[in-house]
Formats: sequence, C-alpha cells, structure tokens
Amino acid sequence: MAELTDNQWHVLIVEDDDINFEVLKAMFNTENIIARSATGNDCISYCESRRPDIILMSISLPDITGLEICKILRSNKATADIIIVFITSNSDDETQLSCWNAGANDFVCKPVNLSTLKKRLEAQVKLFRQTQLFKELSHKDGLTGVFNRRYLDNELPKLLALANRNKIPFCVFMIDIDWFKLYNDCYGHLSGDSCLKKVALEISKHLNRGSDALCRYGGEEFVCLLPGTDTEGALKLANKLVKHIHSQLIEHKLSPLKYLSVSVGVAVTDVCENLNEKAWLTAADEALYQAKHKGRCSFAIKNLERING
Ligand SMILES: Nc1nc2c(ncn2[C@@H]2O[C@H](COP(=O)(O)OP(=O)(O)OP(=O)(O)O)[C@@H](O)[C@H]2O)c(=O)[nH]1
Repeated sequence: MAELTDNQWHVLIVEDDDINFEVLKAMFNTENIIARSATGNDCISYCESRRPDIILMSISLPDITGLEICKILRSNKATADIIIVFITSNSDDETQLSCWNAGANDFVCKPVNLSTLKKRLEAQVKLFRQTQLFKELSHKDGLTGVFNRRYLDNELPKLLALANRNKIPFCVFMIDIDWFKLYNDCYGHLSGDSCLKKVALEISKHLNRGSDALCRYGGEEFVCLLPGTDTEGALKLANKLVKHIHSQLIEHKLSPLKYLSVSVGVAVTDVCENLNEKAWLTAADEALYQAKHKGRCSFAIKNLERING
C-alpha cells in the first residue's frame, strides 16, 4: 500500500471472524502495524491506550455493535479523529445511513473489493493529513512559528473554563518588546522580524509545562497562557524571562539599555474563579503598562481574585 508507507500506519481491524481478519490484514505490507480486536469492548480499550490511525470496523460483533463503538470513539476527544471505515455485509439504505450517522469516514460492502478498499483508505489518509496540516497552519503565526491570535482566542476560554471548574491557579503573561519602533528604525524591518523570531524562541525555552502556550498577540506583543501557575511561580518565571532576554545581549543602540529587553505584564490568581478571558487580557495589559512605566526591562503583577462577568 504505497501511499501509506512513507509513514508507518497503525491499523486496527475490528473483526471477530478469523478468515475475514486474515484477508484484510493481507492488504497491508509489513511496515504497517496491524492489530486486531475481536470484540467491541476490546476495541474501545485498545483505542484509549494505543490510538490507531485507521480502524476497519465490522458492524456485528459479539458484544456491542460497530456503530455504537464508532459513536463512543467520536465522543472522546482523544479518539475522535481516527479514520473509521466500516466493512459491511448489509448494504441496504438503512445500514448505509446508520454508518454515516454514527460518524463513519467511509464504508465498503462485502465481498470486499480490496483494490477499492485500498483506494478509499488512501483517499482518507490524504484528507486526514491535509486536515492536520491545515489545523496546524491555521493556529501558527507565520513569522515566529508560535501560536497565533486565533489559537489564543479559541483556547483561552476553554482553559479558563477548566481552571474555573477545578479551582486551580491560572496565569497570563503579556510580553512586549521595549523600544521596538526604534529597533526597526535603526536596523530595518527585516532585522526587526529576525529579532521577533529570536525573542519568541527565547521565551519558549522557558515554558516547560505541556499545558503552557506561547502566542503572538499581535505586532511585537506575545501572550503566555500558563494554567496551573500560581503567584509564586509567576513571579519567578517573569523575573527569569526579563533577565534572560536582556542577557542575550541583542544590540539595540537606540535603547537606553543598549541591548534588547522586554516588559512583562502578569495577571495571576491562585484559585481561578468566575474570570472571563476579557478580564484576564485586560489585567495583563494593565500590568504591562505598569511595567513599562517602571522604566521597562521589568515586570509588574496584578492579582485577580474574583472578577465577575
Ligand atoms: N519588524 C517588525 N516590526 C513590527 C512587527 N509588528 C509590529 N512591529 C513594529 O513594532 C513597533 C511597536 O512600536 P510601539 O508600539 O510604539 O512600541 P515600542 O517602540 O516597542 O515602545 P514601548 O513598547 O513603549 O517600549 C512598531 O514600529 C511596529 O511597526 C513585525 O511583524 N515585524
């Protein structure tokens, strides 16, 4: 299966009949990982722990139907985008419609024409890759490669809802490069662009938790989303970031400090409650304004304990 072999694909065949399983398995060359589940429950636990790329699904199984399994997998974020293709012996209208309604990517009727099945899988794989690429590009800033404003606007409300529900600490940094207009004036816009990339890279080196995210907010402003970071952690991180950027000794002749620096506005709470994204970004922006007024190359902090609305 040439189109699937430039990456190794992980295929789960959900089939209780040994002969049918062997026929389907023979379609794939040895570079692919082929697994089998003979029951619905086994399929669900397999997908939760190993997440295959493709499932070839029989409809009738000894415990739950393939249609039910498909619905369960689609409702779980971790398994929702697995490619699921039904292999059905019943091709009546009602069965076909049930497959689509359950969330199938495609289905083929028995007796299976293996060439058709291969072609259909190749088409699904191609579509999946394109969708992944599109998702990645639509959330990334073209210049710096960090997340973009669209990602921030999508993710911040979700992260806050989770933090509010679990009453965990939450923190937002708004980071702005100091005297950046003068930097562009002095070194040119292309050097300004390189400088933005370097600053993004240096900031991202300090974000070590999987849940931390760095976004370009616009122009020379960045936002860090830091779920689980409390006041003490935020103070340490902001201090480290400000010092680290200045210690890179990126020449900035027109800055009073002679080297490039950033200012950081920190909005933080130790117990997240009833806070919406607008309140957070406003607080981080106000803190940034204070940091700028302190003379730049600095940070200021705003504690948010309870802001409603
Ligand atoms: N090279 C480059 N410059 C940008 C980009 N986006 C915004 N800028 C520039 O960033 C500069 C921001 O200037 P200001 O908002 O006046 O702020 P500043 O000069 O950094 O001054 P303070 O923030 O007060 O320290 C402007 O000159 C923008 O043109 C970009 O993508 N590339």
